[in-house]
Amino acid sequence: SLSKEHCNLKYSDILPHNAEGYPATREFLMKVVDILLDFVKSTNDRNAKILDFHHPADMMRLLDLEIPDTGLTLQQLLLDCSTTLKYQVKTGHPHFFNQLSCGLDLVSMAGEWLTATANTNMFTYEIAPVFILMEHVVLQKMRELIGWNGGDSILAPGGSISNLYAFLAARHKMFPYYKEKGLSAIGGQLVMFTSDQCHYSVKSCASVCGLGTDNCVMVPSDERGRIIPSKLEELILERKAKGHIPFFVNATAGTTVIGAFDPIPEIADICQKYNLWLHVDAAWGGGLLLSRKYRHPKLTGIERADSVTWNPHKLMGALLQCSSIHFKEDGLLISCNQMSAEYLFMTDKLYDVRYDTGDKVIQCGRHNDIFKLWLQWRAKGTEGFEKHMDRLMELTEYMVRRIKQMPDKYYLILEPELVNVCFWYLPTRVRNMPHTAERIKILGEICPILKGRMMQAGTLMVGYQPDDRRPNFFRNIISSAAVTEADVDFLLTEMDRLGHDL
Ligand SMILES: O=C(O)c1cc(=O)cc(C(=O)O)o1
Repeated sequence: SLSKEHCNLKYSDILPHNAEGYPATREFLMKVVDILLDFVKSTNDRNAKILDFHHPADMMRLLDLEIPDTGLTLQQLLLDCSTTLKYQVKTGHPHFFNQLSCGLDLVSMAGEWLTATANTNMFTYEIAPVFILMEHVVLQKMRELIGWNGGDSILAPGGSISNLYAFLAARHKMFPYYKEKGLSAIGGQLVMFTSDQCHYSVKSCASVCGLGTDNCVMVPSDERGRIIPSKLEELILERKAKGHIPFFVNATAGTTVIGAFDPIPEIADICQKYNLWLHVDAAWGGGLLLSRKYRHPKLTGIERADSVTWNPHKLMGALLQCSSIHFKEDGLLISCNQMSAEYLFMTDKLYDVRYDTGDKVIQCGRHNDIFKLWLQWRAKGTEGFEKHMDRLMELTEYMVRRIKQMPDKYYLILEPELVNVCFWYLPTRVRNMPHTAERIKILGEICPILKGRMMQAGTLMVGYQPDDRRPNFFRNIISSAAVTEADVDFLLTEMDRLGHDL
């Protein structure tokens, strides 16, 4: 807590309201840092709980969230900070396997602290000169890793918006007059294609951009979750026969649930044949571009795409959020979205206004998501990222080996292509049952119960979900740099401890 002389101070006693307030300001901020460092320490403490679960009504009673009429003391604000983190899920904990984005990279976090302190907007070079140039350098490096020279990119607020920017640029490329004349000027029903395993944000482009989801054709995938190219071509021809206008195909590089990679070369051939835009949603699998060992064949042909989504906040472990969208053709993004607001994007500035990025997107205000990635890349080097990717894949292979050594307790659903390990946990009572539809039904029913026990115990978090081929199953994600083989062993032991009697 704050020193006696400062413990009753309020925000009006610190900078900028009190010009003499630097000592109190410094003490308050250093105390906040202490609270954050305690959280970092317990996030990395395997004996600390990942979460202290309470149902919403109970959680409300534990928290004091009321909005006061008069301001509270700085001391109370410190208490508020501690309480907030006390009930926050530690997504950086070595036993948190729940989402695609997890881990707590501390250099990236330090970058985020600086980002908050700089508190600037990314729409013009004028107020973010260093960060704009960093974006320029980092995004160019990422385009080189995709296999392009030139082109253009930008950071977007998440993979869904990155995919949307690709859709908008594709439509603009094919129908440039749409921008002024609207949908009626297109003179036909646009149709987009994607696999039935793709991220739902692809389908939402169809509703957001006026196609209607009926015109986002979900192409069947094979049993490994990969789009079936012959089906794609069949469905394109079917729509053309109806006089529709196919214009956009999404290939997924790393599907959300099972981590499948669509075969890009075959899809690129079809796009070439019918003059369709090829977008690769590599939000999840893009990180493997950094690994010479794993980039091929999963991402072979990605350089043939017209646009690529790649989220460093996923496999690369940059802090949330950090999502990038890349275009092979330079100039498309600005021509698609430019509105030339003269109060931001004056053309008579003293510097080269091509460095003003705001008019490339539909956002106006854009958060600085680049610094935490740039700083992390400075810390790891490209080779450090490659080691990170290879390590994640190695740990996944270790987990698969361990699961196969316990066929009585775990059933591996399919060999992973990425770090998504999909399996069922087998409680004692089903271990002698044949693996029939009846047993699978039971296994699906226990997932939410076992997950509930994990959260009540606070010792483990592994995600589960159904898909179009089977009821609930566990999907384990290893994308945190904190995870070791011992953590994988803990996961397998802990699930059995919590679930054997289900
Ligand atoms: O960035 C993430 O952590 C993320 C994004 C998703 O769309 C879906 C998931 C997920 O299914 O874990 O994670």
